Amino acid sequence: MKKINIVLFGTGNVGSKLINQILEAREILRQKEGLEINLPVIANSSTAFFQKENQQASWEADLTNFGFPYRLEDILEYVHNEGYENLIAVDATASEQFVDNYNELIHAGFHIVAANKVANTRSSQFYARLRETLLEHNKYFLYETNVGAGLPIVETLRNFHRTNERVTRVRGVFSGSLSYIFNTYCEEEKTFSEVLTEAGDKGFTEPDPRVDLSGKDVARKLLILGRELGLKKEFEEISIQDLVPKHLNGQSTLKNFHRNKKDLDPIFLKLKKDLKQDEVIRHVGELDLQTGALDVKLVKESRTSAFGSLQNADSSFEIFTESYGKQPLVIKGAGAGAAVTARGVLTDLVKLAEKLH
Ligand SMILES: NC(=O)c1ccc[n+]([C@@H]2O[C@H](COP(=O)([O-])OP(=O)(O)OC[C@H]3O[C@@H](n4cnc5c(N)ncnc54)[C@H](OP(=O)(O)O)[C@@H]3O)[C@@H](O)[C@H]2O)c1
Ligand SMILES: N[C@@H](CCO)C(=O)O
Repeated sequence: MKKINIVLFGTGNVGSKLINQILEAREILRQKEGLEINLPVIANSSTAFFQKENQQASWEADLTNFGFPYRLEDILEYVHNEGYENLIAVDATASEQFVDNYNELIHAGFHIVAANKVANTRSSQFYARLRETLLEHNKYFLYETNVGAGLPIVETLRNFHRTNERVTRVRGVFSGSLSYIFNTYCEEEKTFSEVLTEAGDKGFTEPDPRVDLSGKDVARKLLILGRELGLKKEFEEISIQDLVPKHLNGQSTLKNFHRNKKDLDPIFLKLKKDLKQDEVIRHVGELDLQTGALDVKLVKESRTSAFGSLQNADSSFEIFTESYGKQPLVIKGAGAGAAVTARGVLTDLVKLAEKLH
C-alpha cells in the first residue's frame, strides 16, 4: 500500500471540507487506488494539531481543544522525528505570506499542493526560482484549483502547450464568486451588498471579498493561465477594472469595508438601471495570446448568450486553439465553492501520489 503524509495549512472553507472528504474517501482510496492518506498535522494561522494515528471525525474539536500555538519549525521537527515519507504540504490558506514558507518546506522534503494562487502570481523571478527549487529537490507542485476551482482548466491548457497546440485566446467568466453575485443581482430584487454578503456566507468569495471585487482574483487566474502557456507577464501589466471605491479599498480594514459596503449599492443600482431589458451584467476575463493582453472587466451580455445564461456560481471558459478553430472548447460548471474546490485538491493529491514510489 502506498502512503502519503499530508500537512494541511488552512482549515477554513476549503481546508475543512478537504479533511472531511479525505476521512470519507479513505476506505475507497485504500481499496481502489491502493493509497493510504495520512493527515498527521492540521493547522490554521495560529494553532496546530498533531495526530500520529490520523485525524478523527472529531478533528475540529481536537484542533480547538488540544491544538497549540506553533511555528513552522515545530511541524518540520515533528514530521522529521516521526520519519514520515511522501510528505505533501497543502496550502489551503489565502495568505500572501504563507508562500514564503514554500522554499523551506521543499528543502524539508515536502511536495506542495496549493489552492492558494499567490505563489503563481508573484514576480516572474519568484515563479521561475520556485520551479528551479522544485526541480533541484525532485519535488512536485500541483495547483489545479487555482483556476476554476474543481474544473480541469490548468491541466487542459498545460496539455495543449505540451503537445504544441497553439492556444490563441481564453475568454471566460473566471470568477465563481462574481458569477454568483451578478447572476443573483441581475435576477433578484436584492441590494448589491445583500448579495455580496450572501455570496460570502455560501463560501463563494475570497476571505476578503475585495480580492474578488477589485478584479485581483480574476487577474491572478489570467496570469496563471498565461504563464502556463509560456507568456512572460507580470501582475502589474494586467488591465483591471476595479469595482471597489477608493474609500473602501485595501488601504482600509476589512471591518471598515463590511461596515460600509452599503456604499456599493447606488453604484451597482445605476449599472442595473442602465441595462436594456434583455441584458445582464457579467464579469469577464480575457487572455489574448496573440497580443499578450490580459483584461479583466464588467460587460453587458444578452440574457440568452453563453455568459448571460450562466447560473449560480458557474464559471465558463472558452478556449480558442488552432485545431478547435472558430468553435472554442468550452469548460463550464461551478467555479467556486468549498466542496468542488476540496475535491479538486483531493484529486491533485491522488495524482501526485501516482507519481511517488
Ligand atoms: N472558496 C472557493 O471557492 C475557492 C476556490 C478555489 C480556490 N480557493 C482558494 O482556497 C484558499 C482558501 O479559501 P477558503 O475559502 O477556504 O478561505 P478561508 O475560509 O478564509 O480559510 C483560510 C484558512 O487559512 C488559514 N490561514 C491563514 N493564514 C495562514 C497561515 N499563515 N498559516 C496557516 N494557516 C493560515 C486560516 O486560519 P485562521 O482561521 O486562523 O485565520 C483559515 O483556516 C484561498 O487561497 C482561495 O483563493 C477557494
Ligand atoms: N473567489 C474565487 C474562488 C475560487 O478561487 C472565484 O470567484 O473564483
